[in-house]
Amino acid sequence: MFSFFKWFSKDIAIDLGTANTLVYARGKGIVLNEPSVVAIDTHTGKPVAYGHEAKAMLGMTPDQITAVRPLKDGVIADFRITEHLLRYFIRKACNRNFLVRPRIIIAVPFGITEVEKKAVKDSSLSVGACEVTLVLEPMAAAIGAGLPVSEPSGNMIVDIGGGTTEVAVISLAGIVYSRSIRIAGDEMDEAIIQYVKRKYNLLIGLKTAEIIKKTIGSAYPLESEKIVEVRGRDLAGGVPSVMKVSSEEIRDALAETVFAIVDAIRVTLEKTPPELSADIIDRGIILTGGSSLLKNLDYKIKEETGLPVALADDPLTTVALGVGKLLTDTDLLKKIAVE
Ligand SMILES: Nc1ncnc2c1ncn2[C@@H]1O[C@H](COP(=O)(O)OP(=O)(O)OP(=O)(O)O)[C@@H](O)[C@H]1O
Repeated sequence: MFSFFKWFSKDIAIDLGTANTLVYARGKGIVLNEPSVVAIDTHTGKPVAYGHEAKAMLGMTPDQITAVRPLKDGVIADFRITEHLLRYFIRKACNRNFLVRPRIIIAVPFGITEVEKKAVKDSSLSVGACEVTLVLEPMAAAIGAGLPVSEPSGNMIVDIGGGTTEVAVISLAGIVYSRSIRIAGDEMDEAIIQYVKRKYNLLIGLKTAEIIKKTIGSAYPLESEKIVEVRGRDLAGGVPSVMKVSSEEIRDALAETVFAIVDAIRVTLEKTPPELSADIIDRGIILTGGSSLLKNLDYKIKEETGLPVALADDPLTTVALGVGKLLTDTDLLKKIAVE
């Protein structure tokens, strides 16, 4: 029978991340890439801005508006606002055409609960999807990084995002072992805020901390160390103040977080079946996720594990490319879809 909806349907794949959400449209590639942030009017409870526009409001909003990230530590902290966010992304990807009912594949964190799975599915269906399939982020990341996930060989992928670090060993289209810790980029930003507060009595915002991390943050000594000016509020005098902070200091601030990430990798290696370990010795570890871009983190992991370590081509888009590939590989999608 001729299906009206099928005829109009426009398949999309979504990487629903703690920090960023990306949408991949079939035949087009990545069409949206925006922060997972919603600005809410606290009087009416209604959203007033999404994505880039809402992120620009973080820490700068008047009392009546609050900018929130509905996903925290890799899980859904606020279902209602997550639904608003999904609606925004799905509608925008479909050019706000209400007749379009896409088939959607969504990458979700490995540690997602049954209730959260249902919430993501229900939200997507309620905003117009005709079918929703969930896949796990580490698997999508491995596919996006071009690893031979269906082969009987061990592949290790480490996805270091905003809220979570997920370490997974994949073989025969299954996750053989995975470890997920709620420590990643957000924790690094928080560590920088605490360090600057403790050492300089200077209060800085999350956005400033993230900029410091991206410009001079590192996990291992840099060839040439750097210094940046940091602006914030002096906690003693209560006035705006400027301080100079070095890359060595920021490395100190990040040391604990980096240690936790390395430790998660080490524990996963210890739990990996020996046959697959042998493959990992040959193939090494693939890093992905935005926080894998922390300077010299690959080098640090290589030194600590003694294994070859490589960064995926574009760590911020690997998961989206992986779910995007699944739009046209239904056989693989069937094997890896989560119930
Ligand atoms: N050059 C960089 N150096 C260090 N960190 C970076 C860099 N670029 C981006 N990041 C960090 O990467 C994180 C976002 O990564 P990504 O978009 O992969 O996360 P996500 O998929 O939204 O999160 P999750 O996987 O936890 O759900 C942020 O914490 C951001 O600050």
